Amino acid sequence: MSAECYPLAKVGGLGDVVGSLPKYQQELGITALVVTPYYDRKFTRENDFEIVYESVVRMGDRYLPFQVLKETTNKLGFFLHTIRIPGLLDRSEIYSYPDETEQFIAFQLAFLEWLLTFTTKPDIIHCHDNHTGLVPYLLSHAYRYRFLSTIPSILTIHNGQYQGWFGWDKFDYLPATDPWTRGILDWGGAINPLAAAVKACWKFTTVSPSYLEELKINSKGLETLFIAEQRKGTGILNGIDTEVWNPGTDPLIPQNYNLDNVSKGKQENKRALCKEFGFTLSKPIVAFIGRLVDEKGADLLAAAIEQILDTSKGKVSILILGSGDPVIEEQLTVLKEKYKKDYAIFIGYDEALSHRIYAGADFLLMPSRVEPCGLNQLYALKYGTMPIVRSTGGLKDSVIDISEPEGYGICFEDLDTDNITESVNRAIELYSNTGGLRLLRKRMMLLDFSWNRSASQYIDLYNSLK
Ligand SMILES: Nc1ncnc2c1ncn2[C@@H]1O[C@H](COP(=O)(O)OP(=O)(O)O[C@H]2O[C@H](CO)[C@@H](O)[C@H](O)[C@H]2O)[C@@H](O)[C@H]1O
Repeated sequence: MSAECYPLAKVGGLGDVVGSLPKYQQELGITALVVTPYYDRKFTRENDFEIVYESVVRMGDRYLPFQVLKETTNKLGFFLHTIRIPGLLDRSEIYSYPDETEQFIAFQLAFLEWLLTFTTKPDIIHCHDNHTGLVPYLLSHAYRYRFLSTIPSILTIHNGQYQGWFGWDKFDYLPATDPWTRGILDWGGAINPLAAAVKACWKFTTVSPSYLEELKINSKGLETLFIAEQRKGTGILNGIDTEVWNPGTDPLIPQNYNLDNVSKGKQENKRALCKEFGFTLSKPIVAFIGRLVDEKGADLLAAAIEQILDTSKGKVSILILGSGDPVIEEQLTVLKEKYKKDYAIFIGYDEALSHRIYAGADFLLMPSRVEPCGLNQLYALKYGTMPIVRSTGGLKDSVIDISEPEGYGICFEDLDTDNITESVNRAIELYSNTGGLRLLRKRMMLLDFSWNRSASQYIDLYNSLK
């Protein structure tokens, strides 16, 4: 269960993972059903869905008719189901509606109603992030779902910063539960779906081993919970979908390439990118792709870019693709006036452009404050684009600095503008060593961060609960 699943609905990495992990799990022999809310988006409009179940679900004093719609061709490599509730789960955006709490509660309740009708119960229910976090609690403690209480539930935490809090005034939306269990829902006086899931699930995972440790130190108030529940946790590094993210076959990039022709291939993609953004081909391109929020270190980008472009004296081009905090968007947009030739920004979400950047840029900057796993650095590596990362969470687990014998990235520890600038300067210096960079690109492309590595770890976890 998840709020996002690529290509139906993606805001960030959650969509990528839920749109690819099940496909690789199916290849390993398990049957994977994905359930998301229904969205009025391109994918739902352009593909056929059939109604496999319809009923009415009660949420407080509201009775909500719902349908479960299944994508008919199974072309994604797994069985995609969406839950449609007219007026609540049939909108175009994924998050940020004022009644988001009601939307995700209704999604979870409708899912459980549907589950009650299964003749064969699933072996595992795998929940992703806070939007599905009430399910482990309701499975174990709601009278109505007692018949389902033996189904093991797993929670995967993609981002512990978002917890889905809402007030106890909405408690009546939930079906009746044992009164003594209500404390499971609470954290700091509010109903906290992420905390409830950590407490009620059978096992939880984080999307990298380092992030599992970091949650005990920095998790927006849940630190003591993660310490108390640590025995239930496992860190499994995300994989990438190499059928989608593969420079050899990617239909979204101007020139396909592989290990044998990486230099020429990247050069052609870079040429196209330079043309698109008015950059000079001979200079290295350092790119940033992602949500423009503090968590990604985006609040420091404007100051760092000024420092880099003022001190490097025309030796580098910087390209930003992202959207998010309006203040950060504004800070980054105004820089365009000052650095016309060496700086460009696209505010918005553009999947195809992200592919062109992974292929055409030389370096990908990720100055994250918090990074549970990070997929961008894994995509960059696959495309022979060197990541420049702050060593935290999954970035620490997946990128080794070039000063190490087996290194293939540029890493820094403390997050400040000086360290970002210094790291970009290291990149500029490396770029002038053409032979060295060519070898490192091959080393990056040979790394295996595919789901072949990680999907089986989830299956081992499932098996441990049987
Ligand atoms: N403007 C834009 N246009 C086009 N594409 C864009 C874009 N902004 C972001 N993307 C894409 O969105 C994805 C971002 O993935 P990440 O894993 O880096 O971050 P996110 O913080 O969303 O995910 C959370 O969940 C994932 C999955 O577990 C964790 O890896 C991560 O650390 C955690 O914060 C990538 O596919 C990237 O290319």
